[in-house]
Formats: sequence, structure tokens, C-alpha cells
Amino acid sequence: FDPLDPYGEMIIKWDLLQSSPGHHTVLVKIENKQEYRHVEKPGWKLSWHWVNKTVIWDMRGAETTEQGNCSAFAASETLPHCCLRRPTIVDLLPGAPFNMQVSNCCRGGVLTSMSQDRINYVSAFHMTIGSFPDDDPGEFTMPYDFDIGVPGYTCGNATSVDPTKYSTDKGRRKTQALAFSRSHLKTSDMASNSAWKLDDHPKLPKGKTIALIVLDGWGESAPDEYNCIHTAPTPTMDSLKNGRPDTWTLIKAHGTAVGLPSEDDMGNSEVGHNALGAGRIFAQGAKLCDIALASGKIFDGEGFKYVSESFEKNTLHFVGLLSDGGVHSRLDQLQLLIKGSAERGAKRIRVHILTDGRDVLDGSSVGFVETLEADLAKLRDNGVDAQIASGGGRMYVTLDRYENDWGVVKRGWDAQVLGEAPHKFKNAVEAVKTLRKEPGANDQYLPPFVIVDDAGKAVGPIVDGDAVVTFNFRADRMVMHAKALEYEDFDKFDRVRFPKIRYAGMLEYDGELKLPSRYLVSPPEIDRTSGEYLTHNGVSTFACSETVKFGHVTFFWNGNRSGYFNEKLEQYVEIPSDSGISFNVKPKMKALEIAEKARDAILSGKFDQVRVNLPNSDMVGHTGDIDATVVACEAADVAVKMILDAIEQVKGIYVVTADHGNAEDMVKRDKAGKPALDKEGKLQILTSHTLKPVPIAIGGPGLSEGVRFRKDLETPGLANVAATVMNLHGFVAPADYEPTLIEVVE
Ligand SMILES: O=C(O)[C@@H](CO)OP(=O)(O)O
Repeated sequence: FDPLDPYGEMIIKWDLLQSSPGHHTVLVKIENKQEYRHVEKPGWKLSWHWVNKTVIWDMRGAETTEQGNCSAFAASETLPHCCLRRPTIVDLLPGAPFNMQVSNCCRGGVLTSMSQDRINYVSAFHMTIGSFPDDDPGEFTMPYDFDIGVPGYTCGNATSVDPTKYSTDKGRRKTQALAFSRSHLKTSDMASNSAWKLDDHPKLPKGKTIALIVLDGWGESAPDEYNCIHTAPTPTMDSLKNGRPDTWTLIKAHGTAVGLPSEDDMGNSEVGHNALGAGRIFAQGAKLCDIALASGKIFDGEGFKYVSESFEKNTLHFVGLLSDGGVHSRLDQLQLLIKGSAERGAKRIRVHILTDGRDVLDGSSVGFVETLEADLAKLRDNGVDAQIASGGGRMYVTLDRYENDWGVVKRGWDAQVLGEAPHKFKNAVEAVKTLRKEPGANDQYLPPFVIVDDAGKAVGPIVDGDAVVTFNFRADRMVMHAKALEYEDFDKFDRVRFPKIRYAGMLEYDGELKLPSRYLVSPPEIDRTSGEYLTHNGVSTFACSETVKFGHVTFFWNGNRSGYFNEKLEQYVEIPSDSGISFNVKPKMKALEIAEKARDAILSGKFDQVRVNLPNSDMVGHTGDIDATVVACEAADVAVKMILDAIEQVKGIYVVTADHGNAEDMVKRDKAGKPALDKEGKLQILTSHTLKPVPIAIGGPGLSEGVRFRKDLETPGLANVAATVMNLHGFVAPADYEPTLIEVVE
């Protein structure tokens, strides 16, 4: 994956043109679909491993670098071109004899990228293959273990897809290959175990137990009454900071430091944990979608083409979080999607909105719905039947995560698919305004509603043949919904009706589950995470949080990958979260239970790294309840103490940090930093994350003497933590990781 080239890839295609037992003709093409990367001289050098004992009788357009031992064919009239089990093929040079050429050959292996040169981005060669005399002449079997011979690429396994159709006789006849396989190449070369080996740190020892504590939503801000971290009693966290400039510092947790489009983007747990675990900054979903929308490429991709097949006769539905928070989705991206779809033939559009009030101010939902309504009215003027069809608050309708409460997803299903909800309105602005007036109502927890026509009938249930696009780019709160929309076998709630739809996510939400199977933009490919390196180097890990943050310290930490890298070395423990309540009701959440599990894991002596996420300051901060958030911060501090006490006992090391800010600032501020009042003179409570930096502290009896934070890094951020932790485990981090935060002084 190359952030400059997020859509790029190289593909090797094999078309089986003729096949009889023991004799096959194959056309191989290498396509450079990168945007910027050319394959320069000395060019590609393609090799693979034959499954059976196979020979290449004849080649055109390319040749193998060696013939190998063909003595088994001594009796035949001609000797094969190559008898190696692992042949290496090179392109012919320009000026090769005419009878040796095929189209797209003979450039010495140089391949330009498709977007820069639409003529020379393909290399092709042709070969006839057969079997050894002592082997069964059988069906063609695709070889494996491809290597393109260009530094920085690894090939995935080949997969079978529809054969290519060829146009012959000046386009009058189409012929079709018999079978077709393609193998994708990735820009990383981690196939062999030795590639994972980390060098020993020259000064720091191995074998220390490290507690890695992530306080969720714990930023650093000026002390005042709206800084709950300041007002809460937090003696443990204070003791890590006060008078310890060498082992306590601040790091960036928002904006470009975590792969977001701009410095105005607050941090969030997804990008924060990705950066913490991966040690590098990857362009994140928000940015990838911006690029795809700006270039219009989003509409050329397979995902959009798939949904657009419903445009002629059926409805296109959009489902997602309606705000400009930029954490899970953005209104401007939805607007571009709606516009682009209408321009490309969508005639009937329905939007199912989820109101926010968590990444943006509570009450802002009304403005967002008004903006969307105005857009849809314009479309209606232009003959597109476009309307909002249903809605509800994000925390109560649809956007649950990590299977904490399927009831949330069911409420969304009932409104969006079945067209059923306890509240019915003729118009969405009226719906949101009215429902917000109910006692205790807020944007996050608005009850579900459907929009109905004059006859009281829902205007937009999702039915057979319709297309559905979920426009959130962030994964965690879309996975459950995606399962309901896509899984044939599904038992989490009674769907009543399971419409046959064309469904695409804005991104792929789970790379392991391949969910959803269609999407508009490819997600960031976060590879070679610190967790994967450390397991390859024998480091054992225990990771724990409660349900609402469990995936943060596992899935996000490991580059959006579920499951273990090495079951023998890892143990992940999830403590069930409270469900069906807002977390200000029980602000201590499961901090104590998480700390107990971490303590036991540390004292067991079985783990080199014990990693936890303490969710309190974030989850309770999001409720906007200041008193409860103070209790939450205190609870997190108590949990930190319990873990640090255990580290003290085993003479280990601690690293305490956070993924983004939240509880340190609970009020909207004016430019001078003073609390901003609304039109009625009331304080505007901030439920969202912030742009603040987060602390990081290191220490413990196991920390070698002379270890301190460097002062020479210009803007250290979350991505610098992975290399730091690797050092504390006694290893040097890979060269392309963001630099370590620490140095060892004599
Ligand atoms: O709750 C969430 O979904 C986000 C805020 O939208 O918070 P976090 O990034 O901390 O998970």
C-alpha cells in the first residue's frame, strides 16, 4: 500500500487459451495499475512454482533465464524451452525477432503505470506448456508462489475469475479464454519469517514485563472547571507527570499525525489505535474517500457500478451518520455521493439518517437535516424522486459496535427495511425537532422514526431489487449492520423480511470477514503492525478491555484485523460492557475489572506485554454529563494505579498514554478559549473528542537507567509509540516506523 497511490495495484492475469491433457496454451499479462509507480529498468522478472512436473515447450514475447535439466526429453525431437520447477521469465528486449513477439511484449520488462500511460502499462507473453514423460498428463493447474522480482512487492495467491473475452477478426468475433486467474501484488515483502526478525536493541534488555495502558479520551488541556481530568482526583496520573519531565511528555493525536485529512480533524479511537499499533501513519478512510470523491474515481469502481445496476428500476438508499463530525462519516461526502448518483441515473433516492450529537454539538442534527432536505428538494425539482425515509439517534438506532446490543441494530432494521417505527412523520425536520422535545431526548439517543406519505405509508422501506450504500467510512459501528444486510444465515434478531439488494459499504468494514463484499473505496491496508512483529519475535501479549472498546485494543491495534497473529503467544480478554444504558449512569464502567485482569496477567508472569484500554473518560465524556465524567476519570486513575502496583511487583515497565482527547474539555469555546454561549446565553456542552495532545508516561522499576524522552522530535505523535514500545521490549523498530520517543543517555 502506498499512501500516494491508494488505488494502485499490479495484477498478473493468466488466460488459458487452449487445453488438452498434458498440453496447454497460456497468455500471461502483467498490468501495472499503479497511479505513479513505474517498473523501471532492469524490469520485471517473473517467477513461480509449478504444482506438477511441468515444462514450458515454447515461449513468445518473453524467455526464461535458464533452461534447466531437460534430459528427460532426450528422446524427443525438440527440447523444451524450460524444465525448471521454478522458472524465471524475463521480457524480450526491444527489437526482438518479429516471429518471437506478441502484442505488449519486448520492452525489456519496463512497465509504465496505467494512469500515466494507457498504452505501455501491460506486458504480455505467450507459452505452451506440457508435462514430464513420467508425470500424469492432466488438467492445467495454476502455479503458486509468484514473485515479480521488483523490490517491495509480494504477490498474493492467484484466484479464479471469469475468463477474458478477446476481440478477433477486427472486432467481428469474440473468443473467450477457458479459465482465468489473477494474482495481486502488494508493496511489502514479508513472505519469509526472517523478514520479521527485529534487531536487538544495543542498550535495552529483553524480558521485562510491559504494561501498556491506553486511557481512552484523556487529553491534556489547561485546568479549569470544564476539564474533568483536572477536577477529578487523579493522584496516580498526576504523579507520573509532576516533576518528571524526562519520562512524561505530550504527543499529537489528531489531524495529519493520525492520517486524517486536515489539522481541523479531531482524533478518534480508530485512527488513534491504528497509529499506536502500526507505528506508521496511514491515510485513513476519511481521506481515502475524499480523494476518491474529488477525482470521481469512486463512481468508476466496481462497488458503485454494482449498485448502479438498480438505478433504472429501483431505489437507491443511503444509510449513515448525518453530521460533519468526520469521525464516522461526513455530510459533504454524502452530498457528493447523492449528486453523483443522480447524475449517473439514480431516479429514486431515499436517505436513512442517524443523528449524531456525539462528534458534534447536541442539537446540531436539526441543521444537518435541513441542509440535506434542501439538497433533496433541489433534486426533486430536477425530476429525481429523493426523500429522507427514516431516522433515529446513532446510539439508539443502528450504530452499535462489537455486538454489545443487537437491539440497536434491530431498531434501525425495522425503520429502514420494514418501514416500521414508533414515530411517524411527514417530514424529517419536523421529526427531529419534535422528538428532541421529549424529556431527556438528545441527538445521540433519538428514537426511531419513519417518514410516511399522505396515506400513512412509509416512503422508503428497502425492498427486493433496491440498492443500499452505507456512507460511513469508519468500520466499528457498521459491522453489525453489514452482517444484517448481507448474511443469508443470521440469527441475531428476526429480520422478518430479508430483501435481495445490491449493497455496498463506503469502505470494506472488516477485512477478515470480507464484509461487506462490495464497497466503494478500498480501506487503508495497514500492514506489519507492531503486534505482528512482536509475536514473530517471541513476545507474548495479553490484551483486555470491555466490550465497547475491546476491538480498539485488538482489531484497531492490529491494523483492522480480527483474531490472533499467534494463538500460542496471545490472549485477548473481553469484559462485557453494560448495555442498554447511557454510560453516565454507571461512569465507573468496568475499569476495575479490566485492571484486575491486567494485574492478574502481569503477576502470572506469562506475558511480556499487557495491553489495556480504559474507556471511562471517553465513553462518559461523550454523554456530556460533567459530574459523571469526573467520576469516570477518577475510576480510570484508580485502575491505572492497580496496574502500576502489579508492574512494581514484577519489576516491570509501564507505558501510559491515550488515543485522543475528550474529558479534558467539556465545553465549546470561543476563539479566546473562553466557554462559548449559545443564542440563549447557555453553555454549549462538548460531547465530542478534541484537538488536544495526549500524555505519555514511562517508568517502573524495569526501566533502564538513562532512558528518557527525546527532545529532538519536532511533532511526535501516536505513531511514535510503537517503536518506543519495541525498544522497551529490547528490539530496534523497523526502519520505516516513525522514530522512537526515547533515548538512552549514559
Ligand atoms: O463512540 C464512537 O463511535 C467514537 C465517537 O464517534 O468514539 P471513539 O473514537 O472513542 O470510539
